[in-house]
Amino acid sequence: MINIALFASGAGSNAAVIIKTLHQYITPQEANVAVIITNNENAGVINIAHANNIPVAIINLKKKDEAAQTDIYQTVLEQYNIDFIVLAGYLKKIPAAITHAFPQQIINIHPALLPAYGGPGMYGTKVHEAVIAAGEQQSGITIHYVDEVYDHGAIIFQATCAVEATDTPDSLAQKIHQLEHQWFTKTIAQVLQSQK
Ligand SMILES: Nc1nc2c(c(=O)[nH]1)N[C@@H](CN(C=O)c1ccc(C(=O)N[C@@H](CCC(=O)O)C(=O)O)cc1)CN2
Ligand SMILES: NCC(=O)N[C@@H]1O[C@H](COP(=O)([O-])[O-])[C@@H](O)[C@H]1O
Repeated sequence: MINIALFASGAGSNAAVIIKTLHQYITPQEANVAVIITNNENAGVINIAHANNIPVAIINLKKKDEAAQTDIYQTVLEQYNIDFIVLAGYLKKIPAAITHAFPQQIINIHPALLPAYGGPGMYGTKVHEAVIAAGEQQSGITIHYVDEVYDHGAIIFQATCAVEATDTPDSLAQKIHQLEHQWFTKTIAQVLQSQK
């Protein structure tokens, strides 16, 4: 059975949908969400974990160098015997030692059409603000494998939405969330089944 760790730093709407719908695509005997891991003690995703009786690990990365952060990740991933990692709105860089230890076993969702609008500083509403400021007529989501560089790993899936002249960062975020909630779980299951 594949033990999945969901990483999130904020509200956790993607985590909630994954927890709710994963077993429409893959059986509990094949894969399960074993733990929700967050760097933010105030993250809304903690309440989602509690509501679904899923263990929560709050990791403190503040003022720690990469080696110390790597130890923290390794310890929690070993504690829950994790085989596969899903980044669902996680705002910290996964250290290279961890990405190398989990080849093609870490995936991320990004709220734009990579390679555009990715990299350091490109997260949350900042992405939508940049897309609108650039006058883009479409945006979308990218699900990709995670390597040691932000938003650089091989692209697995993309879906698009229109950006209207009347769109604000909030209205665009809503469109993006709808795409994420429609496609992320299905894509996770397809990746897991492709690796059997
Ligand atoms: N090794 C990797 N780690 C992570 C990746 C990745 O591709 N490789 N993806 C990110 C998710 N992400 C975009 O999809 C992303 C998240 C956060 C940032 C960012 O600039 N973060 C800030 C800190 C923000 C904060 O603490 O509030 C920063 O690093 O200065 C960029 C992209 C998850 N991890
Ligand atoms: N670059 C990373 C990034 O911006 N990720 C984005 O954070 C949001 C988390 O929402 P959620 O907490 O409601 O799932 C999602 O839109 C996700 O694509």
